[in-house]
Amino acid sequence: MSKIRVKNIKTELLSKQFYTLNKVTFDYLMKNEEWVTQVRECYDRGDGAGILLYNKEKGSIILTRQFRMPTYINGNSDGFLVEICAGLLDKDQPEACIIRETEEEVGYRLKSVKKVYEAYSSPGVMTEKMHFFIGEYSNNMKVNAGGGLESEHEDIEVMEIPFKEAIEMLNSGKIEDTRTIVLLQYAIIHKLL
Ligand SMILES: Nc1nc2c(ncn2[C@@H]2O[C@H](COP(=O)(O)OP(=O)(O)O[C@H]3O[C@H](CO)[C@@H](O)[C@H](O)[C@@H]3O)[C@@H](O)[C@H]2O)c(=O)[nH]1
Ligand SMILES: [Mg+2]
Repeated sequence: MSKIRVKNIKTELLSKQFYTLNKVTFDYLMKNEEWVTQVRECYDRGDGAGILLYNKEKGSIILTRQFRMPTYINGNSDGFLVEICAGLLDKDQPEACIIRETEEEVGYRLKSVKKVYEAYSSPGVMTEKMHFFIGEYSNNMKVNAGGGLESEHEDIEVMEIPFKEAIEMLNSGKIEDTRTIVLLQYAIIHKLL
């Protein structure tokens, strides 16, 4: 284990509305052995899970398309983003979360999933660790139309598309969500389809 280079951590709550924003002040030991005081704002939404759903026989995958306000205010012309099925853990274990999200968002009840990566989403600013999964779906696992929770005004379009088309979208820059890029590249590297 490497040497601990941080001490005197103080946390000040800046905002606690839907999620939590803290201002964290701490002493940090620079590589030149000098202690300095640093401040970092840290946004805490808990951890998340996402999944690439694929069907080998059909050569297809399932993605979602939904409006994302933060992208709309940062250059995404209509605000819609193509993404893997994903959600926040909400106190669930990652595997239970992604099975629940898959049923809510795209309407398939999975029996099993495979964890492939764990990674921090945006390590300079967010606490969130993302749990990445892959999972095989088939027509007989379909239990509802998907679309997300009406109670939360989720409005998710389910996209079942050929894997080839997804790769074309990836290569032409039409997929702009990092998590989705990560799992599509996993599928290519591991020749999943
Ligand atoms: N009222 C309110 N609702 C919010 C707010 N922020 C999010 N929500 C609602 O909270 C729900 C969260 O849905 P999930 O499916 O659990 O999460 P997600 O938004 O899809 O998040 C996934 O993608 C994120 C990246 O885009 C990931 O950061 C996250 O870990 C997860 O994978 C959605 O209904 C969303 O509309 C807010 O500030 N106010
Ligand atoms: Mg979601």
